Amino acid sequence: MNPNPDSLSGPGIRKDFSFHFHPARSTNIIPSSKPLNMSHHYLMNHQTLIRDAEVFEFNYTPDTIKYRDQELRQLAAALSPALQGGSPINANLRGPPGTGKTTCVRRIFKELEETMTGVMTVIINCESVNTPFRVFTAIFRRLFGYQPCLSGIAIQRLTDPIAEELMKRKMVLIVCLDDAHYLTHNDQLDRIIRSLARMYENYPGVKIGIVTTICDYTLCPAMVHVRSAYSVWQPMEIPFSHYQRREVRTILQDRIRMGLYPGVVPSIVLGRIVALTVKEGDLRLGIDLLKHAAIIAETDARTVVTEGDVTKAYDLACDIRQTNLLRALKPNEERLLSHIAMMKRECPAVPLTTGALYHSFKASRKVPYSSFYFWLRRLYELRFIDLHQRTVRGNSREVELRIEPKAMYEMCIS
Ligand SMILES: Nc1ncnc2c1ncn2[C@@H]1O[C@H](COP(=O)(O)OP(=O)(O)OP(=O)(O)O)[C@@H](O)[C@H]1O
Repeated sequence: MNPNPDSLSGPGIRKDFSFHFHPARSTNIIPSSKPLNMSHHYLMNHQTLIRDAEVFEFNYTPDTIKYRDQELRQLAAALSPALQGGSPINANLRGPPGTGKTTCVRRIFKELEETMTGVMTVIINCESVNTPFRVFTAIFRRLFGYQPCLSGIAIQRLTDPIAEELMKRKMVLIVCLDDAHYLTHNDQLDRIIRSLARMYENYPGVKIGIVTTICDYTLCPAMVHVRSAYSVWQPMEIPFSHYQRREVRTILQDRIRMGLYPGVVPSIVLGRIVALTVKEGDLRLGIDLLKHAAIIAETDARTVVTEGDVTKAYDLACDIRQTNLLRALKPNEERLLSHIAMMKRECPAVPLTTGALYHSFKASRKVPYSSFYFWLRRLYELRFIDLHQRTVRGNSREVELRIEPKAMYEMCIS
């Protein structure tokens, strides 16, 4: 909260500096006795439209998580045995990206830690912590407060001390594998869950709960990747769905209220941000657009965001996202993407089925269907393509590029 009452009435002027390097305020009188050091003025001395930048951070957890009451209750119920020192029920939060899965986990974990001394929670971002060894290293570090001075060792050399310490402290451990779909390659998720379960088998008093958040890709249900450990994991499934248009609007309105000064985002501009957010299906985009559009307006010395600012912010967000995602692709995945773009560019009106794509791709390079399918699924997970089931029978799907084929093709070959 900004304690300054003036700040509540409109775009804020930082009060700690009295002069503004700002075209709209060029009439400010600069005292002549002191030479002005302009280097101070770029960052510290300008008008800002942002009241609280924190609320636009991706890991910001709002006090009220709207429209997720049922999911929060389900997760709380699954983990509640930990309040009596018992083993929590495992839970799998499944749904499209940006639908609040991690936010709900953070919220319940915070409440658990604040309420109970005998519960330790750890959230592991599986996009960056993406091997079983790294996952157990992260758990070890959280528990002991320092990095294990071991590398290239059997995982059991980490799980044993973790289990012993939990027993000694009589502590329940709850691990969240956030975005666990990043661990589906080479049965990694299966191995992690098996190792956690084995801790319980080897040290019968140990109590561990596993929460996973998984992006909902109808092609790869979680149990496909947790084949051998599924019987010990058996999570409570908590589905998350896309927010409705009016829900997106309310959530973004709340962010505006907390993060920007009143009047900065007119209703019509918010409508455009909501439309783009609903189209992309990820709340993160809306939050990002609010922040960047405000910065663009601010840089342009305006106190109100325009639709043009939103378009610029959107183009920028798309460019950054695509560049980052392309960088994350492995060579074979990139080749397949470029092949799809080429086929779509050559015959834009012809629906491209997964079967036709496989035959065409296979003609240029020998590749087993399982690998092709894995790469295709990655492209789907990273949202380069959509896969639509057009017929009631059979597994064939229609492949659609989410980006204009010519632009995509050029990006791939550049
Ligand atoms: N109900 C909500 N109310 C307010 N903010 C929300 C809500 N749901 C999500 N958010 C915000 O949207 C952003 C994305 O949410 P979150 O990271 O929880 O999504 P996710 O489903 O875990 O996405 P992914 O699967 O891609 O990791 C966060 O900034 C979060 O604060």
